[in-house]
Amino acid sequence: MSEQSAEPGEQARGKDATPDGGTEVEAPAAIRVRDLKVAFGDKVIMDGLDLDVMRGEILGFVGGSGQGKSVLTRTILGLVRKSRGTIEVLGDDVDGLDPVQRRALERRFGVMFQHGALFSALSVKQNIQVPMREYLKLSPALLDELAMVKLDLVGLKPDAADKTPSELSGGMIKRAALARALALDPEIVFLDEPTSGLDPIGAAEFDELIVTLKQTLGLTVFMVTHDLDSLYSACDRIAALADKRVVAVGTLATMLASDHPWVKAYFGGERARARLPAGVQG
Ligand SMILES: Nc1ncnc2c1ncn2[C@@H]1O[C@H](COP(=O)(O)OP(=O)(O)OP(=O)(O)O)[C@@H](O)[C@H]1O
Repeated sequence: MSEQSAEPGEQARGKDATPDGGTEVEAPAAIRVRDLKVAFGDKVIMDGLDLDVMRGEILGFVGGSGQGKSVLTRTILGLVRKSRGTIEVLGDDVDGLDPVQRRALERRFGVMFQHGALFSALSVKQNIQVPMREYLKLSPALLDELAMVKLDLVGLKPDAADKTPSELSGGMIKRAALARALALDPEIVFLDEPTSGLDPIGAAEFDELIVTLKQTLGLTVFMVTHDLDSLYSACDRIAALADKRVVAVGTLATMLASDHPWVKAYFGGERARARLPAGVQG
C-alpha cells in the first residue's frame, strides 16, 4: 500500500518502500495516465489528469456524478478519443500500438460495465463465451468447460449456466458479468459501479469476491464506485476526481487528510464518517 505526496505530478504516482525499509522506489504501474485532456466539443471533461494504477492493487475511483469517471474508464479502454496526454497500459503507450498490438493488449484486460450489460438473449454461459469466441479458437467442448470454470470462480452454481439474465437476481447478474470480464484471464479488470443496486449483504459479498480474486489471481482492479463500504473494505488506494483532474490519491488516511473541498465534503460528511472502519479517525 502506498501514499502520495501533495506535490502536483507526484500526486498520481504510487510508491513502494524497498524491502529493507529504505528509500522509496517507484513500483511499476499497470495503468499510467499523464496530462490527459478529454473534451466533447467545447465541453472539457478532463484536463491535466494524472493517475497511476499500480499492479496488483484495487484502486477505487470516486468523483461527483457526471464528473467523468466513466469517460476516463472509456478513454483508457480506447473507446473515447483523448485530445492530449499519454496513456500507458501494462507498459505500452496505447498511441504507439498498431491494430494487432492493440488487440493483443485488449486481451489483457476485462471490463464489467455498469448494470452488468449482459446480452439478454444469451444464456450466462454464452455471455461468458462471447470474448472467448472473439479472441480464442477453441472447440465447443472446451468453451463449455472454460465457462464453467469462470462460473465457479465467481461463486455461481453450475445451474446458472443455462439461465438468461432475466432469470437471475441482481447479485447473480453482477457475478455473471464479472465471470465474462474474467473470460480471457485478464491482468487488469475495470469495474464500473459493481455494487450499485445490491443490498448491503450482496455488496459486501461482492467486495469480498473482488479482494479474493485480486489475491488469488494477482489482478489489478480499477473500480469506479460510490459505495463507501467498498472504498473502505476492498480498495487498497482511492483516487478522487474533481475539477477535471485527480485531486487526491492514496489510502483512506490520505483522503481523510485532504484539503480539497470536494474530498473533504465526501469523506468528512456525516454519512462517510459513520461508516469509517473501527480505529480510523474521520
Ligand atoms: N459521448 C459523449 N458525448 C458527449 N458528452 C458525453 C459523452 N459521454 C459522456 N459525456 C458527458 O461527460 C460527462 C461525464 O460523464 P461520465 O458518465 O463519465 O460521468 P460519471 O462521473 O461517470 O457520472 P456518474 O457517477 O453519474 O455515473 C457528463 O457531463 C456526460 O454528459
